[in-house]
Amino acid sequence: MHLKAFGKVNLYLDVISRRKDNYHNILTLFQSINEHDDIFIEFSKSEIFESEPSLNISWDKNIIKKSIETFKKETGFYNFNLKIKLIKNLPMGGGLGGGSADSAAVLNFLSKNFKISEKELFEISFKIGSDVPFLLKGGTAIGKGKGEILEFLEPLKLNIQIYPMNYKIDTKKMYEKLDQNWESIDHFGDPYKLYEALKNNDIITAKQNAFNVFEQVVFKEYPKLKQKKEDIEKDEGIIFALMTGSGSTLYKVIATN
Ligand SMILES: C[C@@](CO)(OP(=O)(O)O)[C@H](O)COP(=O)(O)OP(=O)(O)OC[C@H]1O[C@@H](n2ccc(N)nc2=O)[C@H](O)[C@@H]1O
Ligand SMILES: Nc1ncnc2c1ncn2[C@@H]1O[C@H](COP(=O)(O)OP(=O)(O)O)[C@@H](O)[C@H]1O
Repeated sequence: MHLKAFGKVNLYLDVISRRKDNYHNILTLFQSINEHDDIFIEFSKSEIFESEPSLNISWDKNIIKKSIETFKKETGFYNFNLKIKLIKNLPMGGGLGGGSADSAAVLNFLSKNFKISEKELFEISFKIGSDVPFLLKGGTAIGKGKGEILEFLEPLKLNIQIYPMNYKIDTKKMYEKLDQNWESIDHFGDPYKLYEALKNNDIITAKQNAFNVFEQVVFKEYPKLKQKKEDIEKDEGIIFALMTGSGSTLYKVIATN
């Protein structure tokens, strides 16, 4: 079975507050993108995993393995093994939810095979990662909480071009940097206004509301990213350019008509 694990960008991303569980409450506008990993998966006598290219992480550290083990533990369906071949196209640590997309694709495969309800699968997903609940379904959604409170909207049809920047950025570290600089962090824009503006091709309002709070800490550490974003913003027919997630991938939204 060939699964496509679609990535995501954050058209809007703000961090609202730090939680007692050391996660953060976010406000985001998630948007699926066409770029995806390819996963070839089948049940087999023993557990086999290979990836192209190599991920340089051990199998037990792979989010796919974590997803399989969590699925087994939460559902009680232990008695199976999977043979998986991952073709990794989404840049790792790139802010495109690449690992989370792989997790969501495998969870969807397992839930169909073991007839697990959508609700139960959702509960499993956010034990694995904050982006996984959205990526189970994909499309366009407002995300709150850790990313598990989702308000799915009519999917936006956007022309998005991504610019992988090949800096692998640690998400946890960037959240910590936000905490350390909290007093000086600006928050602006509105994901609901941004959604309406993109739906109505209102370019001015879209530009005013596109926002990613992580740019204020990531661009300090990686000034080349700031420079590249400013270069992209000069492109013809652009609505806006932004970094996605905790970085490092940049993207632009291009006007379609
Ligand atoms: C920043 C965002 C924006 O969509 O995406 P990416 O840049 O990773 O794609 C997400 O919040 C990342 O979600 P995800 O990549 O699944 O992070 P997780 O594995 O759940 O958590 C990694 C670490 O990030 C921090 N974390 C994550 C999510 C969140 N709402 N608050 C946090 O503080 C925690 O320190 C956690 O240990
Ligand atoms: N299947 C996987 N694909 C990508 N990264 C993975 C995977 N399994 C574990 N990881 C680890 O998770 C980290 C974050 O992965 P990824 O989801 O690609 O980042 P981001 O959330 O920034 O898009 C990677 O740097 C890697 O160390």
